[in-house]
Amino acid sequence: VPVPVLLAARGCSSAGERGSGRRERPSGQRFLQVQKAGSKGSVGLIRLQRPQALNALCEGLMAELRRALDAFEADAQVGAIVITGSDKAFAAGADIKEMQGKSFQQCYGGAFLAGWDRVATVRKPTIAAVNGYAVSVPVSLRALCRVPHARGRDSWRSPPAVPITPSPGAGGTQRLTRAVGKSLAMEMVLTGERISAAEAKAAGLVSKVFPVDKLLDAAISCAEKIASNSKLVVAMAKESVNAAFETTLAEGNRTEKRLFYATFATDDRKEGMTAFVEKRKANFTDS
Ligand SMILES: C[C@@H](CO)C(=O)SCCNC(=O)CCNC(=O)[C@H](O)C(C)(C)COP(=O)(O)OP(=O)(O)OC[C@H]1O[C@@H](n2cnc3c(N)ncnc32)[C@H](O)[C@@H]1OP(=O)(O)O
Repeated sequence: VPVPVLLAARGCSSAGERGSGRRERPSGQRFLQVQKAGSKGSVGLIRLQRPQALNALCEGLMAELRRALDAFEADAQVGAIVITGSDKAFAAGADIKEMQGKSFQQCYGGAFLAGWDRVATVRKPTIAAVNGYAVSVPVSLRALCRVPHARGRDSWRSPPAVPITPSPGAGGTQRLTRAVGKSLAMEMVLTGERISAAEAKAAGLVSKVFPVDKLLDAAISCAEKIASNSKLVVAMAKESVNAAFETTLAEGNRTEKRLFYATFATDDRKEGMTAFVEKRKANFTDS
C-alpha cells in the first residue's frame, strides 16, 4: 500500500492553477504525488502532477521534486526511486510561460535552473517511467535517472532526446490527445525525424519498453529488486556507473576498482559473497 510522504509546497502559476483546481493537496504537494511503493515500502514513487500544463517543469514543481528526492535520499527504508508522469505527459519541458519574460541577467544572475540536476546527484538509483510527452528537459531528467523505462512496446510515445515531440503516425498531436490510454503504435519526432520505440531502445536511449498498463508496475518492480540489495553497495555501484558515463574509460575503470575494493570494508560484501557460496538468500544490513 503506497504510504503518502508529507513535504512542503510552493507554487507556479498557470491559468488553470490560479483556479480552484490547483490547490495544495492535503499532503502538502501541489505538483507532485509522493508515496512509498512496493511490498516493503522500499520504493520512493514520485508522480509529476501538473496536468493543466502537461507537467511543464515550473520552478515550484522542481522545488517540490528536489524536496521529494531529498526526503527519499534520507529515508533508510527507501532503496530506489521511480519518477513518472501522468496519463498524457511525462513532462512538457521547462515552463515556457514562466521563462517567457526572463532576461539574460535574470537567468544567469539568478542561477535559473540551478538545482535541476538534483535528479542526477541522488545517490539512490532512480528510474524514469516515461509515459506520454517528454519534451526537452524531461528527456534530460530521464537520462539523468540512468534507468529509463518507457511506455508501450508498440505504444511508445515517450521521447528520448532533445527536443522531441511525439506524434502517433501521421496523425499529429491532436490524434495523440485522443489516443491517450490506448495501445497504439506511436512514433517520436526527434528534431524533425521520427524514431520508433525499437530504434530508441537500440540507440540506448531507454532500457526497457512496456505496454501502457504495465509500465509503472514494471518500474516499481525493478526498483524493488534494486532496493532488496545492500543500499550501501548499490550507492557505490551507482557512483561507479556514473563515473563510467562522465569520465574516460581508464578513469571509470579506476573508480570502479577503488569502489570495489571499498566494498571489502562492508559487512554486506561479506554477507553477499557468503550467501552466494552457501546458495542462500543474502541478509543485507546496509552496513
Ligand atoms: C529549458 C529548455 C531546454 O530545452 C526547455 O525545456 S524549453 C521547453 C520545451 N518544451 C516545449 O517546447 C513543449 C511545449 N509544448 C508543446 O509543444 C505542446 O504543448 C505539446 C507537448 C506538443 C502538447 O500539445 P497539445 O496540443 O496536446 O497540448 P497543448 O499545447 O494545448 O498544451 C496543454 C496545456 O499545457 C500548456 N503547456 C504545454 N507545454 C508547456 C510548457 N512547456 N510550458 C508551459 N505550459 C505548457 C499549454 O500552454 C496548455 O495550457 P493552456 O495554454 O491551454 O492553459
